[in-house]
Amino acid sequence: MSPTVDLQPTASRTMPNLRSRHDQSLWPPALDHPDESVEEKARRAALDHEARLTSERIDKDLSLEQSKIKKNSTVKILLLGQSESGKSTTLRNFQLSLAPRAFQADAESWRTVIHLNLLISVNYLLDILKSSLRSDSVPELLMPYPTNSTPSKQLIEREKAQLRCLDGTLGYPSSSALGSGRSSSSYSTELRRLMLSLMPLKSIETTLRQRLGAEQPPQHKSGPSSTSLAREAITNRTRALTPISFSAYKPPTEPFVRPASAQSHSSGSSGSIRSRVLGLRRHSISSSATSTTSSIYTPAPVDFSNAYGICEPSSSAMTREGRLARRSSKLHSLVDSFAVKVRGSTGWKRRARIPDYDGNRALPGRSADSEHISPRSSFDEMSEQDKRELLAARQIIQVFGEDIDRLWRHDDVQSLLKRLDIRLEGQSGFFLNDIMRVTAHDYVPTTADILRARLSTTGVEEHKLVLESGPEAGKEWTIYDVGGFRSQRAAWAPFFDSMNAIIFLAPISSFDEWLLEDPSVNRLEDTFHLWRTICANRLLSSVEFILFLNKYDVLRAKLKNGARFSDYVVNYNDDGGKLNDADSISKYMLATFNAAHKQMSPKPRKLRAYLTSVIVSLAIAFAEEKKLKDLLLCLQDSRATSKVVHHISEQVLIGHLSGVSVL
Ligand SMILES: Nc1nc2c(ncn2[C@@H]2O[C@H](COP(=O)(O)OP(=O)(O)OP(=O)(O)O)[C@@H](O)[C@H]2O)c(=O)[nH]1
Ligand SMILES: [Mg+2]
Repeated sequence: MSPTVDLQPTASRTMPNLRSRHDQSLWPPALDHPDESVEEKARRAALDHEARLTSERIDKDLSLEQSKIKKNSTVKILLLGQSESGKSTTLRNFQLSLAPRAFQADAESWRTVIHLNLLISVNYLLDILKSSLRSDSVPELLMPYPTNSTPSKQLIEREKAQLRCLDGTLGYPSSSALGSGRSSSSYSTELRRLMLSLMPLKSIETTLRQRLGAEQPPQHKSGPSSTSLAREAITNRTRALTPISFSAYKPPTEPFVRPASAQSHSSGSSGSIRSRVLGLRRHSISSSATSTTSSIYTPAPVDFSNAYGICEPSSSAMTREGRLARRSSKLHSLVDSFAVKVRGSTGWKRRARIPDYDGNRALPGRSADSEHISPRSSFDEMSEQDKRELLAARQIIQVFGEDIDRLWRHDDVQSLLKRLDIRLEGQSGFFLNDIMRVTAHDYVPTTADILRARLSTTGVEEHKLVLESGPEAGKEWTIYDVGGFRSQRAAWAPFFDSMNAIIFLAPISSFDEWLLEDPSVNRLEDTFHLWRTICANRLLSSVEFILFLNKYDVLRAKLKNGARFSDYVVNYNDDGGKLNDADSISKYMLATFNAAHKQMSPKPRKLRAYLTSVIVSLAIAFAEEKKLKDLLLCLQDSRATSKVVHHISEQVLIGHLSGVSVL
């Protein structure tokens, strides 16, 4: 029996004509058919031809179908993590890598954010200085403008000139609330002049917040002013420095984070903080983490925002409990003053840019590219009044640049901050060391500036990226960036469906920081529980998981400044052979997060982990744990982040395409 070509569709086909072990017939079939008649040969050729045509038609249909699927399907990535973990910064890294022209086109809008970040720091400094005075009357008496209006440039100039004439003649109350500090009357004439001169910056901050559609800080809403909050922080400092004695210590059962103390106090705020650290809070978190699979944390009633840099006091007399109490009161007092909460969907980028404006030069015309990136219609939506207001604010900031710089560098300011243990350099959106550059007339934010700028995300933002190069150019990616505060986490779950990948940001430097929403909870502990909860979620069981152990640069800086990881993380014992260095700690964190992923995942799933410092464009991949040391050397490679982003993009794309049967 000679084998025949089987043209039946696969479904109706019985068995292919494979030769069985006992089949003696020839296989593969001979190409020549010597016994064939001419008619048979023609019939066979016709059949072959028809078969070829059918096969080609099927191939064509398939490829059309595939390209249709490819075109219509969009890659979806969800960024998750606690607040300040670096989600929005990672999003900016993706934009920079995949759609660089669109990223650059937004630089002009980021200038407004960076100016606002700067003003928040300056106004905070001014509040701190004012709060170190005993009198309540000084700030309001000298406030030259109502807070809800923008002073014109001429007004500011006139006011500055007047203040210069007054230089040294205005008296201040004579003593400091700190007791140990200098009296305010001993503030130099220069400092007093600067304090007066810079007061209009409060109203400029208000203007920029309005432009961005950001929430106003507490002093503009009901509630305490930032001045009174700053004063409260100073008073709290004195209170918290009182040592609290305790003796017993009970190690926690959770893998992470040593509690402040195990000794219970019968009353008082520090006692309640301690009991929550040891029991209630910890349990409510861990039980929700293990038992809930489809939903995450119940929103907490309190929503605080941005942290500000506080360094640990050097005083050995101060207990951990005292430091915790102090830190919590400070954070609660001042956190809202630093917040810039903007909803991405409200079009802040459009409102934050001046039409036809590039580094303070009106553009004569736009290139085809920029026209493509930012259509003129979106520029023109800004009213003349809005343009003038934003332009005036920029000019005023520029005029004040030198004075801001002098204030920041002033010895009295630096020593006051030191006395209060406030380290603004650690604050997100810190630009005080770049004042002259960022306030310059022709300032255009650099990539590094944009990555360092701070805007707190509210709700869930959807960002569409159109790939600008590579084989997938023109393809659209959707990246979802979420607000990381506890009160916002309930909004994440509806987005768990239909994601191609989750990127989870775990800030490994947060081992000595506490949640703003609940100062009794360590931030690393919160991240770890959040990670376990996300890993356990069944909706995400088939989604590609990518872990960024982020803020490696901050971890290194903290350890260099003397922080001890094992003081906070129970299972990490540096006396028992584990070193207090960033490499060893990173390895430990990787192993811990890896183990939690394995343990909590509903079904086995691959995990890609990266050690990152997304702010400084540094990132490396944990290819293999044992190669960590070599990989760490790569940290100096500033192109590493884009490499990681590209690597992830490729992997996500491959996963996505195979998911839609294209590969
Ligand atoms: N030094 C350093 N700073 C970082 C790093 N990643 C993020 N930051 C900074 O940390 C701040 C917070 O980062 P975001 O990306 O806004 O944090 P987020 O997770 O989006 O925070 P929410 O929007 O509040 O949920 C920003 O000022 C960043 O510039 C990092 O790796 N190193
Ligand atoms: Mg964000």
